[in-house]
Amino acid sequence: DFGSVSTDPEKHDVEYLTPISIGTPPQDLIVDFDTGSSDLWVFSTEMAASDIKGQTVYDPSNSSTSQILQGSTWEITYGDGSSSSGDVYIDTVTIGNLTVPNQAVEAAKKVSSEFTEDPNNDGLLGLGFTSINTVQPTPQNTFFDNIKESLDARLFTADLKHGAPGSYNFGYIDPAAYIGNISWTPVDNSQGFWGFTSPGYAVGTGAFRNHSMTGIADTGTTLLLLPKSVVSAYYKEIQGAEYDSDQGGYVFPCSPTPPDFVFGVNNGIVTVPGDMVSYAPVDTANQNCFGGIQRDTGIGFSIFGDVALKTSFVVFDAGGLQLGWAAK
Ligand SMILES: NCc1ccc(-c2ccco2)nc1
Repeated sequence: DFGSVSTDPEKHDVEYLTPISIGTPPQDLIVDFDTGSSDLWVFSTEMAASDIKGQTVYDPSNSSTSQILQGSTWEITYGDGSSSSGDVYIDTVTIGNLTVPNQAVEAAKKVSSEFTEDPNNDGLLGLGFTSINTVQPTPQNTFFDNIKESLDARLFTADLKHGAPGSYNFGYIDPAAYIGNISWTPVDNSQGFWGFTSPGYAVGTGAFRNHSMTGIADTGTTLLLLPKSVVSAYYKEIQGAEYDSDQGGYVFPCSPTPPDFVFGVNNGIVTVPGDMVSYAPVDTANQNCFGGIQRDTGIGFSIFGDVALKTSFVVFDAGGLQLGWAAK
């Protein structure tokens, strides 16, 4: 078995939103697939109306196949400080043509303002490892964990694009989706993430610098967050770039286009084109841009978020416990 679903970027590629169906008859919601977490939670009819501003909500009482998971609750806080919590139903969930009949669907009772103020995002679908699922007293499987035995290959791929629809495929590697070879690197899932270590980096056409960067492949984080020393080495090459504490990161003149950023994956490399490093203008005159590469200070590891992932075709291989990166 295998499947595919389209994923669309919000403005500035801040997040990628993907359609799923829950319940009988199917309720269609659009959620953020997040390889950096492992809860499938959705806006629901159990929330206060004041916390809902445009989102589509899951109504378990309108699904003939929903069953409350008695006594179970969940609560999650993300790296950006956003959070949500609620209770749990078992119901049928379909992604593309793939269906899990007994998927734990975490219905929100509360969400933080960041989610309320994000009208197009109806929830998150975690694609991390089940070990960090927050349901108590018994952690619940992710959609991928529930479906993976029935897939032709125990993997999914992320093909995120800059300002254009991309796709998540389950159970197969589409040879038409990438060019050249896939660079494979082992995954450390001991913290529940798709963790790996990059051997180093280069700035523009400069020499490759050996510098281990241990981090996670995280579709649910917008930017590429790296060690302070690597980030300052990069921005040193951009005329007028500076760390702006008001903006909370490096800002630089939107033109000329900044240099490419290259990072290693095993004995291969991934190139973030300079025009993808300019994340978004910080002023209406569009003179200065907020950088897509920023410090990972305080996190404890680097985060290879959408700015890194959208340059590549990325294979999340649970069977081989490895990540594959290819150009496209
Ligand atoms: N890395 C997980 C994650 C994903 C989305 C969000 C989010 C906040 C507001 C809208 O979306 N926060 C954290």
